[in-house]
Amino acid sequence: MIKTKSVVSVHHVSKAFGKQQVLKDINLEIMKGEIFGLLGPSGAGKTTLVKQLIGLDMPTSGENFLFQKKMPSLKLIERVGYMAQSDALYGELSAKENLQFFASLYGLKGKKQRERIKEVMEIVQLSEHLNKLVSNYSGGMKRRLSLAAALLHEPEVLILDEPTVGIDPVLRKSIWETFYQLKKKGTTLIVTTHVMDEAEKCDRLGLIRNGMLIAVGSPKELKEKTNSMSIEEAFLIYGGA
Ligand SMILES: Nc1ncnc2c1ncn2[C@@H]1O[C@H](COP(=O)(O)OP(=O)(O)OP(=O)(O)O)[C@@H](O)[C@H]1O
Repeated sequence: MIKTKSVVSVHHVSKAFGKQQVLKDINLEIMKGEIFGLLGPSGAGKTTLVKQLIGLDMPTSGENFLFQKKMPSLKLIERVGYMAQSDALYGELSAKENLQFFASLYGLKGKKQRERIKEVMEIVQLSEHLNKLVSNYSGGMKRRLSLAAALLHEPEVLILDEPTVGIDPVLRKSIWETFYQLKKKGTTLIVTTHVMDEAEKCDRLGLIRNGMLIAVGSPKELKEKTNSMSIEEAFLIYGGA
C-alpha cells in the first residue's frame, strides 16, 4: 500500500543488466519535504535506482510510484528536477543560452524565464559568469550550472545524483543551505552520495550496498541502532562487517 504522504514509493524493485543483478528487491517510501540521501559505495546501484524514480529506466520486476502514479509517466516530468551525474550541458553555448534552452523545454517564456534564470544563477553563485561559454567553465562551475538548470521550473521533487562532486567545501555549504531553503518551501530532495559528512546532513538515509537497501533511517537512528559514532561505522555494521 502507498502511504498518503509518499512522494516516492518503491515496491519490490529489482533490476538486472544481463546476468548482473544490480538492484535486489528494493522497498522504499520517501515523504514530502524530506531530504532523503542514498548512501553507498561506487557501483552499489544508486544511479540505477534514482533513474527509475523518474522513469528514465524500468525495473526488471517490481513497481515505482511518483506522486502515487505508476512510473514511467511523461505527465509527471514537469514536477521533477533531475541533475544527472554527468553534466548535460552544451559547451559551445553560454550559461545563459543553456538555461534558456532548458527553460523553454519546461515552457518558461518571456519575463518569467528571465526572472528564473536570474534567480537560479544567484542561488548557485554564478551570476557574474552568465554570458561565459560553458566550455570555459571549471568542473565545479558546470556542476553548479547543472543544479541551476534542475531548479529552473521550481520542481516539487529534486533528484540530485552526486550534486557536490568537485565543489569546494565553502560552496558545498552554501549549496546545502539552498537545499534546506527548498525543503522549507516543501520541495522533496533525493540526493545520492558516497560522502559521509554529506549523508549526515540528510533527514533520512537509505544505505545501499550490492544493490540491496540494507538500512533506512535518520542518521541519528542508524548510529544509535548500531551503537556507532559515525555513519561510516554504522554502514559497515549494517553491511555485516
Ligand atoms: N546501462 C547499464 N548496462 C549495464 N550495466 C550497468 C548499466 N548501468 C549501470 N550498470 C551497472 O550497474 C551497477 C550499478 O551502477 P550504478 O551507476 O547504479 O552505481 P552507483 O551506486 O550509482 O555508483 P557511482 O557512485 O559510482 O555512481 C554497476 O556495476 C554498473 O556497471
